[in-house]
Amino acid sequence: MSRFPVENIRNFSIVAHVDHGKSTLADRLLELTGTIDKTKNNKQVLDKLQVERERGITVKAQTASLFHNCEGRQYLLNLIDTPGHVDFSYEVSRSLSACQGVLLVVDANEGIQAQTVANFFLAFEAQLSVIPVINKIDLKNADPERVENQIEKVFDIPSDECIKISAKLGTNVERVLQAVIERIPPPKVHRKNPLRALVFDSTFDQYRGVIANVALFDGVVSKGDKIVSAHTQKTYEVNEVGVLNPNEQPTHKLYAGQVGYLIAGMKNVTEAQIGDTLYLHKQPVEPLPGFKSAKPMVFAGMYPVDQSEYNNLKSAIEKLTLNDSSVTVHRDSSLALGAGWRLGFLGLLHMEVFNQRLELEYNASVILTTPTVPYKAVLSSSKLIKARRAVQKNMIFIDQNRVMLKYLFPLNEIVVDFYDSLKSLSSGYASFDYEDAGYQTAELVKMDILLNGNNVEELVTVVHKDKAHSIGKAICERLKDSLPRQLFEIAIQAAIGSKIIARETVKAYRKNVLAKCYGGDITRKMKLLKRQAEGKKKLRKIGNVEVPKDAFIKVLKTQSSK
Ligand SMILES: Nc1nc2c(ncn2[C@@H]2O[C@H](COP(=O)(O)OP(=O)(O)OP(=O)(O)O)[C@@H](O)[C@H]2O)c(=O)[nH]1
Repeated sequence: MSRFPVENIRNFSIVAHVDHGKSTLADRLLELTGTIDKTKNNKQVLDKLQVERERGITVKAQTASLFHNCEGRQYLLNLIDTPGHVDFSYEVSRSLSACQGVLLVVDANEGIQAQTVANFFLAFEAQLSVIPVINKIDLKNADPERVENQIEKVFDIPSDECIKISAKLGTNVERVLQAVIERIPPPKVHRKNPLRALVFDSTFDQYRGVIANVALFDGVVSKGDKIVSAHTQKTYEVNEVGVLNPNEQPTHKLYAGQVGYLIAGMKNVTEAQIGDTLYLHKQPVEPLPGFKSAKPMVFAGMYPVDQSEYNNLKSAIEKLTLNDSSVTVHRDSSLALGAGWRLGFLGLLHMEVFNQRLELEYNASVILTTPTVPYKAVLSSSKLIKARRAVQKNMIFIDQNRVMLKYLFPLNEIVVDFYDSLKSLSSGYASFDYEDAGYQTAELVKMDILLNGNNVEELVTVVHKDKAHSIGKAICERLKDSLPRQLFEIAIQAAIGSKIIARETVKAYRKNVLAKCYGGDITRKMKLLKRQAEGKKKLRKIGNVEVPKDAFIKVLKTQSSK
């Protein structure tokens, strides 16, 4: 690695709106630099997670070091591919801390979209060089000139700086590499200073423990070095350092300006904090600023399907949250579901992806409950709490295009659907943040969901009185669609106290008990049908209705859409 002086290093990230072609461009860059062989099978090579391949989206930023020869000089280009969906923008902002520039990919047909703007501002605020790349020029409806003008108008980047490419066909991709070398500055670092490395991401490997992705701001780290975590003050010995090419390739050393991975015997997942600074033993340094923690928007309870699986699930969640530190975890317990956790996610897609990763990567089977928020209830004889609606607090015009509005909102009105609705209503341009304003009294009711008269505790929700009917109805309808039919009829009811406010019925399977009666005696047929009806009545009393896990998720979505 010493062959690469700082001036021959470029650290950059690819950012874009979802599906504009980041991962495809990354594939071409890997091929062009000989990092991977050129075959027809190279599709989103950096999307390594099974969940990413199944859904065709990037959820986790990935790093790859590319070695590139240009005009007789060997360059080391560190590329970070980032997710596009708004739920994962936290991954993007973290990745940018290890970069000096970004490729801002824009679809030549769709033009600038919400995440294009959001990502541009993340890069702009971090003072990174921005190279606009107009992709998919091979599409029939592509209009690169229109997109060029948009870029000039919205981002104030001269249109002649745009590079027009087709990542799919490989057209002009070599010009992107050229621009990375010419327009992105090398990192500003000092190799002679003592080691200062930023942990900007980390993953957990079952056999090797924590693998930390590091960007070296100062100094050198070698295999065998003793290093200290600024966060925990614990000392470790470096077992392995290397670069991701795109798979791990050990090197003996990493130098300031380089980006790679480091394994140092961290076994406990809490030891590897993202944003932590690592330094050499007995050579303490000023820690790097780290990252602002992500703000979860959707909270849900998570329980093992079987309580004997509690410990396995606990360690799976710990390992996965190391991989995805934006999830918040608190212990929780439920009478019906036993011991579990209350998790906070950045959005619904994030929650589903986390759940799917637990299943795919850790073979865990979990129950996810409807999201809830904490309430303080004053119980009076009427059980009623006074209502309070969103109140506007102030409005500030930031500039000609942006306005900042402040409201006082009941938390349950914003926790699930507000962010998504706001984003879709404003085509993603509006952003939203909130802070706790304390408890307020409100007209809330506790709504129970009954299956054949039995209360399903996991579906108990606290809702506003005026919305109870529509939410109750929607939950019953969703449950009706997702509950498997049984031998007996299932009555699904939403109730407030003893008052039923909505009802649906799942019809029973009907076995044709008359199948063997050819023609013949009507009284015998009546007898058989009567016996069947009695049997079902009995079953209905003793039969337990199992609620499958995806039914919980569907109900959760019902609430969010109301
Ligand atoms: N016609 C055409 N299609 C392209 C081009 N580049 C990418 N695509 C297609 O666009 C789709 C999205 O590409 P990806 O590379 O997965 O996009 P992404 O930006 O990484 O998506 P996320 O990671 O989910 O944000 C895929 O079906 C690609 O095959 C291109 O130059 N031309």
